[in-house]
Amino acid sequence: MHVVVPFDAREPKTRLSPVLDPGERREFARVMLHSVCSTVEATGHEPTVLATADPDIEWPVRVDDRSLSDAVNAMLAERDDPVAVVMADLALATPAALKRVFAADGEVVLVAGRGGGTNVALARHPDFRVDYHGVSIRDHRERAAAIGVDPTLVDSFRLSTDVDEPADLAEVLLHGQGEPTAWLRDHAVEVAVSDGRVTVQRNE
Ligand SMILES: Nc1nc2c(ncn2[C@@H]2O[C@H](COP(=O)(O)OP(=O)(O)OP(=O)(O)O)[C@@H](O)[C@H]2O)c(=O)[nH]1
Ligand SMILES: C[C@H](OP(=O)(O)O)C(=O)O
Repeated sequence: MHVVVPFDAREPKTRLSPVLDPGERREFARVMLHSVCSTVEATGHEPTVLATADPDIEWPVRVDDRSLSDAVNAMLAERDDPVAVVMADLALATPAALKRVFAADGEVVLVAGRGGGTNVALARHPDFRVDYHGVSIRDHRERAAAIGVDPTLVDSFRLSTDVDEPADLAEVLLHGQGEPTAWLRDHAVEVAVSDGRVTVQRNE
């Protein structure tokens, strides 16, 4: 199996702008990328970073500046082995959680992201193609059905929590133990409650 971690370093994590400035967002995105790649490696697979520009990281990199879906689909089209696409913003991912996905039966295995996204997609069927953004989990279920596959949905809090919005940072602070959680603590990002909802604030 080939494990791909898409990464766009150009202007990452814009939705975190209420909490992190552009330089911090770039740094934090890279910390999450490093954490996800280490986690993939701990499952026994070497990740390939599919990046819009070379992120200068210790794992193999494939540079492709096309759209996310086009870049992933090019990879799916050229490989004969199963391909797992693991997003680079899964700050709570653990080897055990990923192993459960990689071991799940089915020609298409999906982990939904909060808000309609697809955080992990494992394609064992040669005709499966991705269509990210929008309600991609629904689109991926429909695409699987269109090629005659009943997709396997893996339910995982750790893998469904992608870091898009400030409230997601609270989940990383509450439930994480890795590099992204340490980075947030070092940068004085703290759990807070606003209008009865858990979110974060800067304590500086
Ligand atoms: N290779 C590649 N990866 C991408 C691209 N766009 C997003 N990604 C990666 O796909 C994953 C999900 O990205 P998003 O959360 O949708 O976007 P983001 O740019 O990280 O964040 P926002 O600016 O807040 O939308 C992350 O791992 C991104 O680094 C792209 O055009 N090419
Ligand atoms: C790439 C996109 O990520 P989101 O913006 O939903 O986190 C998706 O999963 O379709």
